[in-house]
Amino acid sequence: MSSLSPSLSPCNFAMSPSELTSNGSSSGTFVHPENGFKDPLSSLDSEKVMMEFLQQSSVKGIDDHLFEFSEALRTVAKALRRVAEGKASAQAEAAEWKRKYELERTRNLSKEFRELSFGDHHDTESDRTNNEKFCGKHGICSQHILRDGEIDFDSKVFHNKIMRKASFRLSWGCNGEKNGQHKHDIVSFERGNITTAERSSKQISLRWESPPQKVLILTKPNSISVQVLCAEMVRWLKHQKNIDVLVEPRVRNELLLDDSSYSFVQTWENDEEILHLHTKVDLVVTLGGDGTVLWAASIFKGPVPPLVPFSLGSLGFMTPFQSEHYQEYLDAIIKGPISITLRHRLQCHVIRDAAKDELETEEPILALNEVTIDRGISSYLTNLECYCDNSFVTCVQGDGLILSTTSGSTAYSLAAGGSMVHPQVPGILFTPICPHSLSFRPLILPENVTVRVQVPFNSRGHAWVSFDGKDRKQLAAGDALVCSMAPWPVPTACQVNSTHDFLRSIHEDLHWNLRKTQSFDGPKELS
Ligand SMILES: NC(=O)c1ccc[n+]([C@@H]2O[C@H](COP(=O)([O-])OP(=O)(O)OC[C@H]3O[C@@H](n4cnc5c(N)ncnc54)[C@H](O)[C@@H]3O)[C@@H](O)[C@H]2O)c1
Ligand SMILES: Nc1ncnc2c1ncn2[C@@H]1O[C@H](COP(=O)(O)OP(=O)(O)OP(=O)(O)O)[C@@H](O)[C@H]1O
Repeated sequence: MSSLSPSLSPCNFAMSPSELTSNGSSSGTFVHPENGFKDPLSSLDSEKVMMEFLQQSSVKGIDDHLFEFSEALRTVAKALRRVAEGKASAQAEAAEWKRKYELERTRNLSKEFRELSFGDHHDTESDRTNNEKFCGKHGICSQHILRDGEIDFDSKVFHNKIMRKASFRLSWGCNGEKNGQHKHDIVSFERGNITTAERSSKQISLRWESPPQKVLILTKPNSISVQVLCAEMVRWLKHQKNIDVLVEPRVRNELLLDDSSYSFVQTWENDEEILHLHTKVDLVVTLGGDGTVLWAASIFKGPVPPLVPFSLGSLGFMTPFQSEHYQEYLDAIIKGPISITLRHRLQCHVIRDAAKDELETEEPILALNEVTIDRGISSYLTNLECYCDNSFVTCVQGDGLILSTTSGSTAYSLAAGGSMVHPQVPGILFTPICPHSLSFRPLILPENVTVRVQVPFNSRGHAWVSFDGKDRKQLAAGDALVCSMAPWPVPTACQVNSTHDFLRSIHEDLHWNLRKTQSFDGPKELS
């Protein structure tokens, strides 16, 4: 139905033109065709007139919508009669009722809503296509019609009618498939209320589906104690556990130099083989300090097998296993399950002369702790323009900038004033080194961003970039470094769990917040 027929009798009712709409849209204003209505509040005949109107309506077989409308009018008429009988409160009720009716009617006139509210809507193929178009692959759409406030008036107009919050959809801003991997939080979406349910920072547990068969042992060089332990561990793994052992060529030579019976130990001959190590190795064991864990991570340019770091260094933030108990630990790890910390890495590209149209990018470099851009041997302040997802962040003028993972937050970034961050918190730390500005405080950016650091053409000197303290490269004016989170984390085995191991390391290695407790004697509060 689009409008009231001019043949209908003029009726006496109290809707001002602005209170009713004429044609099912929320924009028009209802004006009776003959403009002949009286002030209904002054008339006792209004209900009678309404009845006539309804009779005519039903004779003409108007649709649901008009029926509802006429029902509404009947209720208005009732209210008006009560007004006429001098009940002042009824006047207020009528006004409130009309307001609610107007609101409800405007909402319900949308065809889509009407279908949904009467439960006769079924997802069509085109609905589904539209949903997908809107939400994208990673979108979440409202599953529920919201029944937040059913109104129960004495008229059946509101039967099965519902007040709704506006429906909406959530979708992830993915620039291409690659970024989909950053979707960690599962967002639950019931009745229009957004809550997060599953989180990435839960303790991860690794369970073997078949027993590990090959272990790679990586050792800190130039240490007799490490060499001795390595020889012992190789024998134990082979003869007690029947596990194949792989070591670096240097280590195999050292073993064979001592004892020719170590010929069963395997190694590789060229760099090409290193690229495929992750396909052969089930477990990596490191014997050394944090530097050896960084070394192990640097060997794997892609996926990394689970890593078991034994502590043989002065500090051991990432090495929770004591070497004296290696058999006990390895026994438990080979059996599984293992608690794992997924340590994220930064993936960095150096772009030479970024202003050129054809960009020459070098091989990506992965960093487990951090990438540092500093002034190197130059005595000038660095001048680094920083962008986050193409938005200007700031210009670093000082000794340099550290872009750190949360695993690296206890290393150089901490020394430069950055916060310590639990390794499972997803993020990139943006920490200046000796900034020549009092207001330059460290930042933590979300893990999904891409950070670009550029040496401007008007820079007085060159900058230098290094990755986990190694592989130094010069950045000339116009060169840039682009950094984002790599898709291949380093899964390190926990001694207890991620949080316990992190807290242990900041207590035992850093002596964090160690202070003598105040004695009981001394000044006391008066009670
Ligand atoms: N001023 C500083 O604190 C400073 C300066 C340069 C480099 N570093 C750190 O040294 C790292 C390279 O380590 P390396 O062993 O090859 O060099 P290294 O032998 O010079 O040792 C650096 C020290 O940093 C510690 N360390 C490394 N990673 C750590 C981490 N994630 N948390 C806490 N401590 C950590 C090591 O245990 C070691 O004591 C770099 O990634 C950088 O973070 C720190
Ligand atoms: N297999 C390896 N081959 C070459 N270099 C290595 C190897 N393992 C470790 N390194 C390097 O040796 C250095 C020292 O290693 P690491 O930090 O493990 O020992 P550490 O200095 O005794 O420990 P800590 O740093 O806790 O005092 C680091 O710079 C690291 O990169």
